[in-house]
This record gives sequence, structure tokens and C-alpha cells, in this order.
Amino acid sequence: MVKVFAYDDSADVANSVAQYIIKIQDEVLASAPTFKLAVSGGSLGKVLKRGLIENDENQAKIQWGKWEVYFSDERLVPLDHEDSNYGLFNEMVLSTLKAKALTLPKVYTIDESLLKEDGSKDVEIAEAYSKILPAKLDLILLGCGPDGHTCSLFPGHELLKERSKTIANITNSPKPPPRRITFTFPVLEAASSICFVAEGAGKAPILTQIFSEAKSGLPCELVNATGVPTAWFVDTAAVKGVPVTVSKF
Ligand SMILES: O=C1O[C@H](COP(=O)(O)O)[C@@H](O)[C@H](O)[C@H]1O
Repeated sequence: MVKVFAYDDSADVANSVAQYIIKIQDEVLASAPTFKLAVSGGSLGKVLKRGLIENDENQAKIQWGKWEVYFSDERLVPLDHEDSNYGLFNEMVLSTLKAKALTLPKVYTIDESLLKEDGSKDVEIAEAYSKILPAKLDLILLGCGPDGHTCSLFPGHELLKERSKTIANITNSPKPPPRRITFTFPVLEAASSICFVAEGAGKAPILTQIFSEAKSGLPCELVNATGVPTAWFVDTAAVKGVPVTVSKF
């Protein structure tokens, strides 16, 4: 089932995403020792900072020590590089927790020792990450690129059909940097829940394609079709003119 939650204000989007994450965290931790979630890069970083870190009420409800954090995709650059999705999560979330001496989540990064300038170990990086990935994630937080990509699964790319690997490497990402690793559809399909965050008028044209009845085959549309409970948190600008029914979480 796909639900779309829309708000006029970006602060309300961030707060609602945080409350949604906390709800799933609480449900999972009622019967499991850890909450396993995956985060994405891009604009999601600021949303997490605003909703989970800058909002004291939300932050107090987060059991950071029981979180296991994975990355839905990662750019094959050093972890402290400005393009790294871990680097973004560190800057937006972990750095504040460290500064406040709060308990840190367990964060699963790529094996940086395998990063080579010529990309000769990129396949190994993907294989190594697939070995630390759990069989099922409780929640995957995704972004939606202006071309409809999510994770590092791009429109029309052969990786959309990948079924044998859970993590694949890509050498020709149309969005820089070109070398990345990404979840494949079997990982997305196995998740307990998925949440997209998309904001800004610039996302309205692609959301119109994703939510129209005509099949576009866009990666985000394919995620919506997996049958995994999926929530979209958007601002009203992103869904202006989009053929979808919206509500509030
Ligand atoms: O390259 C990437 O882009 C997508 C979408 O980013 P956004 O800034 O348009 O939200 C992101 O979800 C992904 O993790 C990242 O590597």
C-alpha cells in the first residue's frame, strides 16, 4: 500500500518523517533487540537533521544505541569526501550525537580499505557490503531524484533487473560521482517498510509521472509497485498537479 503525506511547510515534513521513524522504531523494538534501517543521501540528510536532531522532543524518543544504520546506496569515494552518503549522515546526524556525547547508532559503512582510484575493487566492495546487510530491513528511507531514480538505481539502467545480487556496483551513474554501490530490488522487496521524502516544485514533474496511471517504469514507480508498505512524505509544492490523494500522518 502506498500513502502520500503532504505538508505546506518543510519543517512539518521533517517532523512527520521523524515521527514516522519513531513509530516504526517503537513497534520493532517491542519485540526485537535492534532497529535496522537504511538511509539515503541527497536531500534526505537535512530532513533527518531537522526532524531527528534539531527537534528535542523527537530526539528524546530515539533509542540510538539500538539502531543499526545501513546505506541504500553509497558513492565510492572516501568516507570523509563531500560526496559520501556516510559523510553526509555523519555531518547531519552523528556529529551532533558525538558532540553531545550521546549514544551512537551502529553504522555500517563500505570497507574503505578496498577503495582504489582505478575502481579495481568496486565489485569486492559491493560483495563485502552484501555480506553485512541483514536479510530484512525494518525501514528503508529513500529519496527521489528529479529523473525518478532512487538508491543508485537509475531509469532504464540494467541494474533495475538485477535479481542475483543484493548489492551491486555501478560504474556509469548518470549523476556524479559515476562509481557507486546500491541496493537492488530484492533488498527493497524484502523490507518491512519504505519511506520516500521528496520536496520542492522541481520534483512535481517526475512525481506526476510516478503517480500517473500510465506505467513509466521509473525506479520510484517500481518501488511503489513492490507491495511493501510505502509512505511518501512531501511538501505541497512537490505534489502540485500530481494525480494523488494526500493526507497527514
Ligand atoms: O544520488 C543520489 O540521489 C538520490 C536523490 O537525491 P535527492 O537530493 O534528489 O533527494 C538519493 O536518494 C541517493 O541516496 C543519492 O546517492
